[in-house]
Amino acid sequence: MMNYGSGPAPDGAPGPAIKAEDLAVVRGPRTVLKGLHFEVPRGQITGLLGPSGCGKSTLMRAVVGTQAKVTGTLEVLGEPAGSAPLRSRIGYVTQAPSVYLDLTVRQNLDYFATILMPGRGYADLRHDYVRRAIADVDLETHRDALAGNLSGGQLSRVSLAVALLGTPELLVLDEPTVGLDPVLRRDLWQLFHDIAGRGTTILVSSHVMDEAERCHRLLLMREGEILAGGTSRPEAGGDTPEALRRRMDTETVEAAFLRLVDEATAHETSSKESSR
Ligand SMILES: Nc1ncnc2c1ncn2[C@@H]1O[C@H](COP(=O)(O)OP(=O)(O)OP(=O)(O)O)[C@@H](O)[C@H]1O
Repeated sequence: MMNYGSGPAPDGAPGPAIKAEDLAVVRGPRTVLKGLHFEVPRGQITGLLGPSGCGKSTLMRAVVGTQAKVTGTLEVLGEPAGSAPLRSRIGYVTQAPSVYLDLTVRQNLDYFATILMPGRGYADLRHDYVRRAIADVDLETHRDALAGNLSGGQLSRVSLAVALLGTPELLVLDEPTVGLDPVLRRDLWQLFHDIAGRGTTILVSSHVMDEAERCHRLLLMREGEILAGGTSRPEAGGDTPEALRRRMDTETVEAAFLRLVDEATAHETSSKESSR
């Protein structure tokens, strides 16, 4: 592992987009994230995968700075997570579409663009950002449609367009394809690849393991811990889908994940027995 933070490396190359060391989060009575170590490289799509309740949303909220009771070190784009300069550099799409159903697509984007860049002096820039974001998500023909009349997939794309306003360096997408049909899922993933192709870093969560194959890098989670792709256990190895499959000697990432779960369960059982 390289030994620098997410600021520039000694050779001038940018460090990782996200770097976590001993990252922990307590929610209510539970420790939801248990001392995670990982890095997210810039300009790639990193998939955060794991079953429902394993802590994916909590991790994403920590990255965007909306999660309370975070301990450890978490650097995002070279700054401490949650710091003010990061606000305009990160786009975040939550699980529930965060758009106003009684506004049109364009009115929604105009509204969020005004929050991002208030003032008459920015009117032209806002106009450009809104036009480009609508084009990015391929909703030009629906720009005057009420959000409430859109399909689920179109609504997801409006949320994504809001996150794309201002051309963020990091996009954090919490289960953006949940509930979508296979064609829409494929189209959205194509869009993520187009966006990453322009240099944007994407951290995207899913509990659907076949989506892992569409990511450049993987962080596999279970019960608040990272099973693969983290930096604390380099022997846990390959964080590309291919390397993970090869290391676990499985056909699919899903089978690799299940094997890792079995190994972790066996390890926990033997630790408990030896401590008795
Ligand atoms: N306010 C809270 N108090 C206590 N526990 C909480 C609270 N909010 C969430 N949790 C617990 O934290 C754990 C992680 O939740 P989180 O939403 O991060 O999981 P997730 O992997 O994103 O799940 P999903 O895929 O279903 O969205 C869950 O077990 C959840 O029950």
